[in-house]
Amino acid sequence: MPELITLGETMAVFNPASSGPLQYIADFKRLIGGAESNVAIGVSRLGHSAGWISRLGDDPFGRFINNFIRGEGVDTSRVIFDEVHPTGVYFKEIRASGDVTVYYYRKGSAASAMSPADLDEDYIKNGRILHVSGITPALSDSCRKTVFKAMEIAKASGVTVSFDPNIRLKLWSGQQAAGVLKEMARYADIVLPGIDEGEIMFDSRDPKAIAEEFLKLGASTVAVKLGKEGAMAVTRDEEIMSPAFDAGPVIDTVGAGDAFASGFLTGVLEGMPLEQAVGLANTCGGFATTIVGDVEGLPSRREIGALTDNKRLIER
Ligand SMILES: Nc1ncnc2c1ncn2[C@@H]1O[C@H](COP(=O)(O)OP(=O)(O)O)[C@@H](O)[C@H]1O
Ligand SMILES: O=C(O)C[C@@H](O)[C@H](O)C(=O)COP(=O)(O)O
Repeated sequence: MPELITLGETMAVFNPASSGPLQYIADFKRLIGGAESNVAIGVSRLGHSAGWISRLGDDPFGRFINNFIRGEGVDTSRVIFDEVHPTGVYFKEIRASGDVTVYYYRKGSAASAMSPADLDEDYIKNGRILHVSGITPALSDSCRKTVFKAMEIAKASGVTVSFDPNIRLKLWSGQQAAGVLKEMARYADIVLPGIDEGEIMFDSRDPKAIAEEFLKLGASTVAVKLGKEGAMAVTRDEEIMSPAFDAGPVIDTVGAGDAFASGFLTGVLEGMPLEQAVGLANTCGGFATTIVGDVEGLPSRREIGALTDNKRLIER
């Protein structure tokens, strides 16, 4: 059984071949993206077993996504192919500045038809960490019930619950999100919010204050992501400000938060001290920003070694 279990929607992503307004872009590269499978792939590349629970359409994109994720060594045995609903897709618009806007076509998708009956309790109970995000409850009522059920199962069996609020304002309002995500946070041992999410949920951009709010809700560890400033990790006994890792020019920031989560959770699986875990998280996050695509920039152990030891990879 995998050490890390994740649950959520993954879509076919259409990345523009060039920057500029989407209306005028004719050529795309087909990739995949989904917050939770991104984390599963990241953890798998760092050497740990990971599984991903979801629904995919019984269609070409569904098969492409399943094969891709399985090809990264992630267990997809609990993925259900839905014969009624299609796989979701989304398009990215990339501005010359590197800013990204996304356009979703995911309403009524297979993943949004997930229901609590889809969950294999033993699969979750036997994991070491369950990682969920605030995207899932925004997809549908049945998805909200499913993610809460998964957290209940994990909590009742002593599995660590990791939670990334991942607020998507294209799916629901900040007010709707804040209420549901505070409820989700009550189940979480580890919370990995971004600073904007902290502001939506607690009306503050102070990372320490945001972390304290999550600790009050019951978390034991909070790492607040601060973009190019790195991250602040807080527990009841420690507070660590960890600088960002400069891996080169920033090209595509989508997926950096998930890369951060995969580094942090790898640190947790390996029992690393907090400072080392958040350092690994920043290295993964920084690396991800230098490569186009949501998962393509998730580093392997070998790449991390080359970056942090300042060793050049021998390419030929
Ligand atoms: N410009 C950057 N330079 C270096 N690292 C970055 C940069 N932007 C993001 N990161 C890394 O990725 C992590 C997540 O990015 P951030 O934008 O804060 O999160 P999210 O995408 O979840 O909102 C950061 O904590 C940092 O480690
Ligand atoms: O919106 C989604 O469902 C997923 C995508 O936005 C993307 O794959 C993603 O989750 C990236 O998240 P980030 O790491 O917080 O940029």
